[in-house]
Amino acid sequence: MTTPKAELHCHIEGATPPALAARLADKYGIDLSSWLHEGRYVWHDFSSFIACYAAIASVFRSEEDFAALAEAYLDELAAAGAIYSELFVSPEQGLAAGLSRDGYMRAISAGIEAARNRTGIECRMVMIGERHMGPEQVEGAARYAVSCGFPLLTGFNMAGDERVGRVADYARAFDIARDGGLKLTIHAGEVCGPGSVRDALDLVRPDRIGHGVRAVEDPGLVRRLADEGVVLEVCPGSNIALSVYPDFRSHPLRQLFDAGVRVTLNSDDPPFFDTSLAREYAVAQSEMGLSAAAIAAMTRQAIAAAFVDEPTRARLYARLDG
Ligand SMILES: Nc1ncnc2[nH]cnc12
Ligand SMILES: [Zn+2]
Repeated sequence: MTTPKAELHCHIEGATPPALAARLADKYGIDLSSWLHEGRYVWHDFSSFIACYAAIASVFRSEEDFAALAEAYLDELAAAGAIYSELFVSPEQGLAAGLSRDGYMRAISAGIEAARNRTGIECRMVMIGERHMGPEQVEGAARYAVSCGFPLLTGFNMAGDERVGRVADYARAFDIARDGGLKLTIHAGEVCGPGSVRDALDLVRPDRIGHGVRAVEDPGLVRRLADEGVVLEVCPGSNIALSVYPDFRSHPLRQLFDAGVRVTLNSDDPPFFDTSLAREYAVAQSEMGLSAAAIAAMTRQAIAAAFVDEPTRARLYARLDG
């Protein structure tokens, strides 16, 4: 039997297989030659990754395209043993495609339902505001998130370029989301250091942090994360591909786990980083020195931190234990 898995951090457009991007580009007459070459995405640093990501996300043009993407990704996860997934969604991509935000959300919801009906995988959506688009856009995303009424949308997140602006500039967006009943997570401590994680904790008061790994540079902050029970959505393969760390052996996942920080395993944007959730699980054991029991504890942690209601969480635990 495959090891049960759960994922809290995957950007749905970032899960686009290169072959699908090529097929849609061909169908819609989009030139992707700067971003896709011989079946691989082309980028060389964080800024060009963000640009490549945007170019690939732009090949989706219909509700059917978005629905098929979500369904295919969740089918793949379920086949790898995943029982739960949180997908980061960006309704701005719907607008860019000439659809509405609602059309985009309807499409991803339909993909999720189809995958759940076939495989049993449970999934929730977390809405993304892109930091480099500025506070007004991120607040707009939060306002839409709290008013759109899609039942599978349970969280709000800020991704994008962590080097842009100050966390304080975005605190209002998170207040809007929290007041509207959404759970919160925020990308921090990925490209920027411990100060970014501290700002996120102090100014956003999130339920979880996306990445957060660079907190390891400040032992006092690591203690705080452990003491406060902050959950980190760790994405080792992404960190290595983006040169945050040179290799899996230098990655701080094990150090954070051993320090008592609540860590989970995630793939972020799998084909961009030559990874998959299954690979992250395999490498954590084979190259990062984590035991099968430690990895099982991370899966349990992901269920504990999932943005679901309590009956759903109980059902997920039952599947883990079953
Ligand atoms: N790893 C990442 N960091 C920030 N923003 C992102 N958007 C997609 N992937 C991202
Ligand atoms: Zn991410």
